[in-house]
Amino acid sequence: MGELDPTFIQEPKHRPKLAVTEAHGIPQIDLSPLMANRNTPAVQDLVGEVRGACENWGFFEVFNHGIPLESRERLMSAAKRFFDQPVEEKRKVRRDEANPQGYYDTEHTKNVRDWKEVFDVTVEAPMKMFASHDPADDRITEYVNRWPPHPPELRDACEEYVKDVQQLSYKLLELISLSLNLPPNRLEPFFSKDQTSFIRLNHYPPCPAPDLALGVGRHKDAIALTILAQDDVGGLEVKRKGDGEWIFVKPTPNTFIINVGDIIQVWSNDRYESVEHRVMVNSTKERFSIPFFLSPSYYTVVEPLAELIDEQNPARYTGYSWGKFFATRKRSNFKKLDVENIQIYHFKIADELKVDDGVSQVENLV
Ligand SMILES: O=C(O)CCC(=O)C(=O)O
Ligand SMILES: [Fe+2]
Repeated sequence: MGELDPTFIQEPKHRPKLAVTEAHGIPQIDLSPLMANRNTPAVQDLVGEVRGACENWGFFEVFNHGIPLESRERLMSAAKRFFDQPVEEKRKVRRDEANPQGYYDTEHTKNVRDWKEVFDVTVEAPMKMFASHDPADDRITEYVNRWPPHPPELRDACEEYVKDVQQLSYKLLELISLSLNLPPNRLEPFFSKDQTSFIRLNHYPPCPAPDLALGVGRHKDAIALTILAQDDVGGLEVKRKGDGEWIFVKPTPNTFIINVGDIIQVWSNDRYESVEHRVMVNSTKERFSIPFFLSPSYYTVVEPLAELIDEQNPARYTGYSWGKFFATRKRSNFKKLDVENIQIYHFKIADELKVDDGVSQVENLV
């Protein structure tokens, strides 16, 4: 990506400390009890671990997750072959406002450019979405995946991986439902038809000034749940609840990083929180990561689940349309808007607004 032009430079208070804090990282959770009968004490312990991780961190790492290592490695190497091409080739599958799937290298988070390039692929193909952010406009559009001619295996590798990661997402939804004392299949129907989930291939090239720029600026994921595969380079940092310290997520081979997104925060009525994270870059090594962003249908109205609210715990959010939220965020990827981007705290019920001052809000969808 060459020189560091000023659009990449973070304000001093948001610059990374290159000496990283690794102590007591995010919880590591063994999913092997899920392979057996669901009613065993081991599964109950697992549900307890997931509850603790969601409450205390909003992030955790899973192993014995059931996804074949080959599936992930095949996609990582196809991604590398794709990004290795000259930029003119990659721009032939560039995303645009009408169909934001494909290649993109000018994403901004909070108006500062990210030191990365991405390639987005939807799970449903084509994927249905509202055509506009305007609440009065109910036209639907279809997003179509853009497949480059090179590398030829990219499409197959993406499609295979998506199948695997979707299965894992359903297991995680089950655990999260149980951890909120809900029936195991309570959340699945939001995703069983017309889900808007997608995977993103992220490439972070070596950066001449890793002390000034970030691969992705601080943000929270707007979707329900993220399942992230990262390579062995490292760079992801999570903002620790309580003291706000940035904690480095040390890469562990063949594990996935899971984080709660804004939608689970709202469904859980703030029992679980979508936590800020960011990505550091480095001057010598390129880095690859592949998040899967689990997202419901465009017609889902996101609101606190009825079972989790009562007189002592009134709903903290009014419902919002996921499709309109998504369309509004996508629009800001292409136009610099003067107004602040849409955020879940905009749907907070009145007296909560005093608590959340919106300081840690973001620009991008995820
Ligand atoms: O690359 C990573 O480790 C995380 C990327 C991320 O947070 C995102 O794409 O939303
Ligand atoms: Fe993220």
